[in-house]
Amino acid sequence: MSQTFDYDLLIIGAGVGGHGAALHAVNCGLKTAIVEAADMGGTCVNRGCIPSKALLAASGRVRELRNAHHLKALGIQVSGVEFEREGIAAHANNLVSKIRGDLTNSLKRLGVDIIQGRGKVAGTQKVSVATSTGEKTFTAKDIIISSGSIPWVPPGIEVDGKTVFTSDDAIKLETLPEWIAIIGSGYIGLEFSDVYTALGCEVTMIEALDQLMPGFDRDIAKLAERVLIAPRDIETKVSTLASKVTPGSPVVIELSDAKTKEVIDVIEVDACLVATGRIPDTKDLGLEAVGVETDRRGFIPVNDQMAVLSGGEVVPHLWAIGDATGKMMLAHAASAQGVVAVENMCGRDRTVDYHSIPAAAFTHPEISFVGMTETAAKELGAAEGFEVGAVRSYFKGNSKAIAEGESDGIAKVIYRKDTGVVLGAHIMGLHASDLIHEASQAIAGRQSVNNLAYVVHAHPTLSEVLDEAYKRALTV
Ligand SMILES: Cc1cc2nc3c(=O)[nH]c(=O)nc-3n(C[C@H](O)[C@H](O)[C@H](O)COP(=O)(O)OP(=O)(O)OC[C@H]3O[C@@H](n4cnc5c(N)ncnc54)[C@H](O)[C@@H]3O)c2cc1C
Ligand SMILES: NC(=O)c1ccc[n+]([C@@H]2O[C@H](COP(=O)([O-])OP(=O)(O)OC[C@H]3O[C@@H](n4cnc5c(N)ncnc54)[C@H](O)[C@@H]3O)[C@@H](O)[C@H]2O)c1
Repeated sequence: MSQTFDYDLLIIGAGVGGHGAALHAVNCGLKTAIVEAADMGGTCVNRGCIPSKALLAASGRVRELRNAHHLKALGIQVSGVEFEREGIAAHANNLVSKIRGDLTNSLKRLGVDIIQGRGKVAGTQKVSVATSTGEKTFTAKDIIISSGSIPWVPPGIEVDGKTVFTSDDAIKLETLPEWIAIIGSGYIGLEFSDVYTALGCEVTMIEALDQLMPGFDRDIAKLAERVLIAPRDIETKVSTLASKVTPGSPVVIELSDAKTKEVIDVIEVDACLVATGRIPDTKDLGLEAVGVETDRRGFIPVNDQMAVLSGGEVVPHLWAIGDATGKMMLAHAASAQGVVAVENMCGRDRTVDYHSIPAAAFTHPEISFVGMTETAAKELGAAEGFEVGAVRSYFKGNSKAIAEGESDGIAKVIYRKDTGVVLGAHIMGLHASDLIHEASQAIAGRQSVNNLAYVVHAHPTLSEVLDEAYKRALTV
């Protein structure tokens, strides 16, 4: 006799990963429940993508309207552009409420049970939830863990949430400090430096590695430094560790040489944003009940189908997705992983094609990429015996970008010289976060520049930047 369960699928964590998995599960006819300990929507909706993009949108508008030189070139004069910090903060906050409500309603509408409380794996196909009315236990044929991540604060840095804070507090925009130090030049450091400088703050950016934006393709990072850092009120310190940060007024930051660890300077600033990466939120999930150990950094080990592994073996009926797995800490990757987990639990073999998942930093102008950097592609080429080509095209040669008065930018396409297959694409420029999807599609379909160069693009459009790059690859 087949065993009966309370649910076909129970998901721990209602962030974008859990939400994406739930929607797909309902589509597949699974009776689904989702457990959330805090706010529906998780990091992305409440403290991440959504409020940060609202701040970037409003502050970007301020930057544009205050750029008299740029506007004059378009024949426009605007005087006395004012903004209210509270108004911008309210815009972000209202957007969060709206998207959180929409997300919650979408689940309710589809009949997904929402269980408020902290969930824990209590055994095979069993979850216990600490709710406000006591502990409850549910059985489910399959369980997905999507517990997400939290900011990582390096040792020596004390956070008080007021003068020294992580992005969790920065998105509230409670103050606009005259001088703010930002520790880390990754996504968060870069996006918040865009917000703060647009709103008149002076920024000191501290990066432990020997170059800014170490995760980005070198050409893009160099251009980003020229366009997003150098002309703005940003002082940068690379190869520098923020080894000790003490909150207060002023905030005192001890800076050390990243290699020798010797103290090299002490600075006093009005505030400090700690943007030094994120760690998985995987404590107290009851993983030991099913013999699962997280890796050294706390990530849950999974295979390509998103099944949880114990000692390299699949743990039946247990899946993990999103930031908790550390595969690719992006919202759309989390929800794509959720879809893949559901497909596999329904008996259809599917894996995530990380190579074709794009990423973007929503600075002004934006940066986006998909696939490999030129360096990584060349390493692979050397190992596998193929040559790598790299072509660049420029926004300053694109009619639409010039018409917009936004011609700072570059598109770079990396491909195999033998087959023409696209390996990576990197764009910095107006609407780069939208433009990248054409390259993602090309990578997903393993397409060649030899064919892509003949696909007709509308004129005049920003998309012609990629078209131009593909065409250049033909002649190289
Ligand atoms: C400032 C900032 C900006 C960002 N901007 C972008 C962006 O523009 N684009 C992008 O793609 N990504 C962005 N990200 C990253 C994105 O937010 C994450 O990749 C995404 O939220 C991961 O989704 P998730 O479902 O894995 O986890 P989360 O969104 O972290 O959700 C996990 C949920 O699980 C809940 N939970 C944890 N443990 C339990 C438990 N035991 N029981 C019940 N519930 C539990 C948590 O309360 C949380 O709600 C940004 C992140 C930050 C911090
Ligand atoms: N637009 C987006 O998609 C977006 C936006 C924001 C955040 N995110 C996600 O959130 C995650 C976290 O972002 P993040 O910017 O915090 O991390 P990150 O990993 O992108 O960058 C952290 C940077 O901090 C530096 N660093 C670490 N410790 C330091 C120290 N003590 N002193 C000086 N520098 C130090 C690191 O070298 C690194 O360059 C990202 O991995 C990303 O997945 C995405």
